[in-house]
Amino acid sequence: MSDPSPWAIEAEGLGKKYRGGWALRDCSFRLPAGHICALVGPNGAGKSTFLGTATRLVQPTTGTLKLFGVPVSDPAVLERIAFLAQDKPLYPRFTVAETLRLGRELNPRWDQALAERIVRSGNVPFTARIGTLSGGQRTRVAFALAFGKRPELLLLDEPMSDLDPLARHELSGLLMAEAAEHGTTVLMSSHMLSEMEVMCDYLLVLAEGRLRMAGQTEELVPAHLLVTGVAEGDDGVPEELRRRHTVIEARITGRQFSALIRPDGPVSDGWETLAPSMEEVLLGYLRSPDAPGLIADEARLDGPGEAAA
Ligand SMILES: Nc1ncnc2c1ncn2[C@@H]1O[C@H](COP(=O)(O)OP(=O)(O)OP(=O)(O)O)[C@@H](O)[C@H]1O
Repeated sequence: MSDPSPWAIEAEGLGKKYRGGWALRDCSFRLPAGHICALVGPNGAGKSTFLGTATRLVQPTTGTLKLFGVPVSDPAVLERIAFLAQDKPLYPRFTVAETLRLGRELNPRWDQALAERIVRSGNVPFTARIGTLSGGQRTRVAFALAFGKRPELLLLDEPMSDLDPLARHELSGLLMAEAAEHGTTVLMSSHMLSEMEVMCDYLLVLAEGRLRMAGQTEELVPAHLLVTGVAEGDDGVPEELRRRHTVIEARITGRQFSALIRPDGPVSDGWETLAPSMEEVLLGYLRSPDAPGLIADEARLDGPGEAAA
């Protein structure tokens, strides 16, 4: 268990083609261990497909994927990961207690106390059958199974979508505390951008199957500015702005333009600038799938630290 690889995930040229076309295409990045990473993208962007390749449910058409330096094709990898699928598949005829017992018997590092705590704090009866639980209660049991496994990498596909706000708050707090205490790497797909902003310190953005952004939020978000000013030129966006900087998204309202840019130097005094939130940056990229992507050096396969990997 003393794998020296500092990278929880390394994807190289990863792609998946279905009859309808590419769900994931030429996806190359690495995720350093110990981060809580948001996997963001519009519907159909390829998020579940990527998570499927990491859990061996989806066989890639191209490329390779390693978890902690071990090819995902090696069954030994399965012990180190837990996956909470979007539809939270559980046996409906099992009781909650039987479900946790299954978790205990299947997983050598099982933490029964933690799994029970998660179930108990939602007042879910241990004697209830899974099939009789509400959607949110089932999600809580699925969380208990995933956490109880004490994985090194926790993969979550839209985990919070059917939880009420209190349960979301509680389980996201638990997720952050567990990750901090045990150094667990978390990769979580979600459409809830403001929640991701609070929880995540790493970002992967997919659009139309391609990787658009990857890196630490504290590096990616400050690389952007919101700029507003008087509209000019053919489409309202000043020529100088386009020439000097990378414009991700621009909008015209009356005689004003507002733009999300990646500045390539000082921005003209004639315009107002504001630091965007993570949500504003993500929305800009999600609305502009053709804008130039941004992969931080650290997230590149040939980035710094490669010699140590
Ligand atoms: N088993 C499959 N067979 C054929 N096409 C598929 C299959 N699974 C996914 N796709 C297609 O691949 C693309 C990516 O789907 P995927 O489920 O990975 O997107 P997603 O980002 O998870 O979307 P959402 O946010 O809606 O869950 C979509 O166009 C989808 O229709």
